[in-house]
Amino acid sequence: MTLDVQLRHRFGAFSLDLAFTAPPGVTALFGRSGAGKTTVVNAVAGLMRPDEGQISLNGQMLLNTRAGQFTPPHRRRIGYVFQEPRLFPHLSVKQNLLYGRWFARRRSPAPAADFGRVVELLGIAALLERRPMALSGGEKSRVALGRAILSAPQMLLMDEPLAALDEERKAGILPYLARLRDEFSLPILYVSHSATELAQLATTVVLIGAGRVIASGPTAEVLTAPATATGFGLSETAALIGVTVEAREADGLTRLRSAAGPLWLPGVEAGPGSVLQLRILARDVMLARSRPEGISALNILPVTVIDLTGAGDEVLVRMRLGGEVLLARITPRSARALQLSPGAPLYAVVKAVSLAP
Ligand SMILES: Nc1ncnc2c1ncn2[C@@H]1O[C@H](COP(=O)(O)OP(=O)(O)OP(=O)(O)O)[C@@H](O)[C@H]1O
Repeated sequence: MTLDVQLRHRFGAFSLDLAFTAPPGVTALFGRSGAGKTTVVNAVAGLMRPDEGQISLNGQMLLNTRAGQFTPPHRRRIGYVFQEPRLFPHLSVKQNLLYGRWFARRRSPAPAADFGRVVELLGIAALLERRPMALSGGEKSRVALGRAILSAPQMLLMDEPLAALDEERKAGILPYLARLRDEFSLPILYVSHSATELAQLATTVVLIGAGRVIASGPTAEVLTAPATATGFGLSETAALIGVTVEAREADGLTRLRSAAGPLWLPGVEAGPGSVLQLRILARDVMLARSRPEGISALNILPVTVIDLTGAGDEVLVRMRLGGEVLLARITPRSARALQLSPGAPLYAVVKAVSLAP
């Protein structure tokens, strides 16, 4: 199940000219305001006709301007989740969900996802008899997700589905989205401004700037590509590093094995042998030419400089950590003082780490 998009369109001075493929899993469209994300989403949904383009979903053409073909939105079998969950206020949660399924029966012979399974995955069993008015923002979002999945879509479009929620509620919903991603083999096109969401959810990232694709590919690669990491509004520039859980130690810290050596982290619930991804913000990494001693930081890893890129009054240092890439943001003065250049061996002092589920 794959979405292929190729588009050209002009709105006055703004021109869009891009192509990308969204495999199963979450493909995040990421970019500054005005970059063209919503235009792409609208073209995929069939809400606008681009000047030129081809869009196919699982090999089935939805748009081919050369052949004069345009499948109208209601025949595209796409489920939507918007910023504001648009639930029917006069229907109960259950009726809202069943509406999705009724809609599915009308438009496709394919069986919809199992009602009970979706309710369980989204943790909304206790809400079924309530009206939307009596739900919290996060609960509404979960119901809207359920309704979209139950409409038996061939893909999901999510345009900043969590933007209306506070950080705590967002964090509460991300695991449900991840479960949907893993349970249903659907491409999910996900527009987001948040690097945190992207790191937690996206399997593929398409970075858009001024109507063009700046970078695209697996999330960990795009997040650490120079074009992405420097000066692109990614204040949350971070690397994703794969680790394996080794053991819980007597003081409660868990020892993790990375390609460059051990790391210790509190609050890890996964058992020995589990493979996890760590998200390490560039601003949480300090650099040293020799292994620092007598400091409180536990996590110090040997790395090698790949390259340095100037980003305003900061320098972004990309470093090889085993087979992966670690990032650090430092001042130009520190870069000079450390005499950094490609190939230089260094120690990265990691001040904080979070788990990317
Ligand atoms: N109907 C329209 N007519 C003219 N210009 C438009 C139209 N729709 C979008 N544009 C312009 O196209 C560009 C891309 O807009 P788009 O909404 O796709 O960006 P975006 O990346 O989704 O931005 P945001 O993150 O702010 O939602 C902008 O410069 C916008 O002003």
